[in-house]
Amino acid sequence: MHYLNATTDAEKKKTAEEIVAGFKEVGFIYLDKHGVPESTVKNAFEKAKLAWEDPRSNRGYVQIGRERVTQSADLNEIAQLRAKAPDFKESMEIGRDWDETWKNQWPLESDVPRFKQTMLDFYKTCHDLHVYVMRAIALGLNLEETFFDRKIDQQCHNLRLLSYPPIKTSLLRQDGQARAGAHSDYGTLTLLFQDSVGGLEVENPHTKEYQPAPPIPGSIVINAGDLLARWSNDVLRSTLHRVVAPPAKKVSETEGITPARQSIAFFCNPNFDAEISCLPTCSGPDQAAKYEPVTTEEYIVGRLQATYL
Ligand SMILES: O=C(O)CCC(=O)C(=O)O
Ligand SMILES: [Fe+2]
Repeated sequence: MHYLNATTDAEKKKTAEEIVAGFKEVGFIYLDKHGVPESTVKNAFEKAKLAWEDPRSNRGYVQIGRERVTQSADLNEIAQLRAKAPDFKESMEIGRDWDETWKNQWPLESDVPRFKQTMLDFYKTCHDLHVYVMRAIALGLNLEETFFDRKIDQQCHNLRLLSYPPIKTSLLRQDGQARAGAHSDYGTLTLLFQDSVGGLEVENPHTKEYQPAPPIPGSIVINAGDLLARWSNDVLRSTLHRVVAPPAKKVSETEGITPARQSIAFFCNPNFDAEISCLPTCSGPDQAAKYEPVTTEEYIVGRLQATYL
């Protein structure tokens, strides 16, 4: 995908159309030539690792067993699922640092030096990439390239550092168990950075079979979330995905242990007060708008309440 360094309008439009085709057909794309230096990603992973290794630094933290991502909106069902098959993972959440209501909980600088600055820089890098990809989506949907700009400029995103501890593979392969259960994401786009362990699987929307989405060095996995699907009248897909045991390697097979895995998910959202109503090019005489307008805040708060009860 060459959107960022396209030199002609025709090249830009072609890439924009490829990106949109990916979100229409699968809901997931691999983006390369994205302009995010490899050293930036590597550095964010290293700082996250230091924080995971330092028990004092676990602030803003969701412990193993607290969350079970699911599509269910039934509160009893979610509680039962969480008791029976919690996700085998832990996470740290970072929001926009100037938010007065939702304050970030930073580890002490002396505990994890440069953690805070690294994550703030990474947050901005991801925000900028979100703007570019949304511009490509606008072009690919025959909207003005800057259609989304003013609706996504307040950085209402969530940077989530994920750590999946080593786990007995036999446990992970039991029915219904996973590092992260099948779910779709809530917002516009998720930028997903993963280490080399693997295990991410994406549901093929046509066959309903899960297919591995292995890490490809230098590429970022990007998936559309439910709010973007809604915004686009389901022209773009928000696809189910999960994290399970990666394909067995010899060493993990003999030891029976699936190694630790680290990933970083950047969940992008429109501005909280943006009104999400059917995009002008996504409805027409034979394609009625399916959803009522909703603000980002109404939508996301509703989804989070269902997840954390
Ligand atoms: O860790 C991963 O690769 C995926 C995580 C994920 O899908 C999520 O946190 O929403
Ligand atoms: Fe996800």
